[in-house]
Amino acid sequence: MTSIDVQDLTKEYGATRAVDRLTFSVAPGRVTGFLGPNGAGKSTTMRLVLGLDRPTSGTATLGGRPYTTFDEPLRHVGSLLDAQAAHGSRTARDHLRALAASNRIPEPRVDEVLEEAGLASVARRRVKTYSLGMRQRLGIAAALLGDPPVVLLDEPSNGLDPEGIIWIRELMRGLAREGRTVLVSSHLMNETASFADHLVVLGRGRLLADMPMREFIHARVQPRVRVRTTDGAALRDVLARHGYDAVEGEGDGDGERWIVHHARVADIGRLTSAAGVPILELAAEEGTLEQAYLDLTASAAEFSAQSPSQCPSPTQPQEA
Ligand SMILES: Nc1ncnc2c1ncn2[C@@H]1O[C@H](COP(=O)(O)OP(=O)(O)OP(=O)(O)O)[C@@H](O)[C@H]1O
Repeated sequence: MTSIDVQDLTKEYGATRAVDRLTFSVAPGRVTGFLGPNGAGKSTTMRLVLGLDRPTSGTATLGGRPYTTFDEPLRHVGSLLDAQAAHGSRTARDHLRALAASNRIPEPRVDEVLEEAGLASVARRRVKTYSLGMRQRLGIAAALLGDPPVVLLDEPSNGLDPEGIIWIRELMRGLAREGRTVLVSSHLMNETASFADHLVVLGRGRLLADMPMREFIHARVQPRVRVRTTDGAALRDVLARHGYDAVEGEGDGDGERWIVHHARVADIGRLTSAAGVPILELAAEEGTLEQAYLDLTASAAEFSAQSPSQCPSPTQPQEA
């Protein structure tokens, strides 16, 4: 089992500190979503892990080894950083055959990954004739070529059609189920929520969060309960008596819609039933990853205006 370990990693480009004393590990057997605003340092971190750039200080290793020590790196780690990386005048198949040859990967594997990426029927076309989505699929095929235990994907669904987005999600889930280590950056929160088990969040090159996705959401977004009733006044009274804050929502159709903050369905159901309040609908409104992420990045932006000594610990979730 191979983990990615980033230890006290710093990268400066002139006066810009793209990655700032970053420490985290990416564990096998789960998909880790890599999040952060534009310029947060995600791509730079991935480039440092892949030996494409040298750190100013600190280390990034795969199973304890720096990437540059692997003779046949594609057998150890597959990556998609830039879908434009393939040579346009080559066919997709030739592109993969060249990669396979330089990493001593058996040639039949080329056709396997072309098939898996849905490119078998266009494999003999030149890459310059490919659409963005097709190039993205080719990049993913290249990442899978060496059957690596570690996969790093930077915005993998970029340019993919809806079917492609489902395919990449299932692929990543499958790789994690097989015990591989999967690190995936994305700006699409709904999509990240559909595949990630764990999150690493960066802001201005620093670690803002490193925790299971469910925990991240629950720490930052309070649960709410949606209620539809024919007697809003009775609902509000009984809830107010028990310390709940019920707010009238948008109404359409039968009954009045209410939102109860900081509440759980079972508690609200018990109270309204005991008080005889007529209920047409009662449902939990779970917090979304998007809400939790925006809450974190907004508070991180506030803290970054203060001196570091005034900042709460960046890895501790703040109360929403
Ligand atoms: N080669 C480079 N030369 C100079 N500055 C760079 C270079 N690469 C990245 N940077 C700077 O480092 C910072 C982090 O950039 P990076 O691309 O790692 O962020 P990111 O989180 O991947 O952003 P995005 O979500 O926009 O892809 C930015 O301020 C960027 O301008």
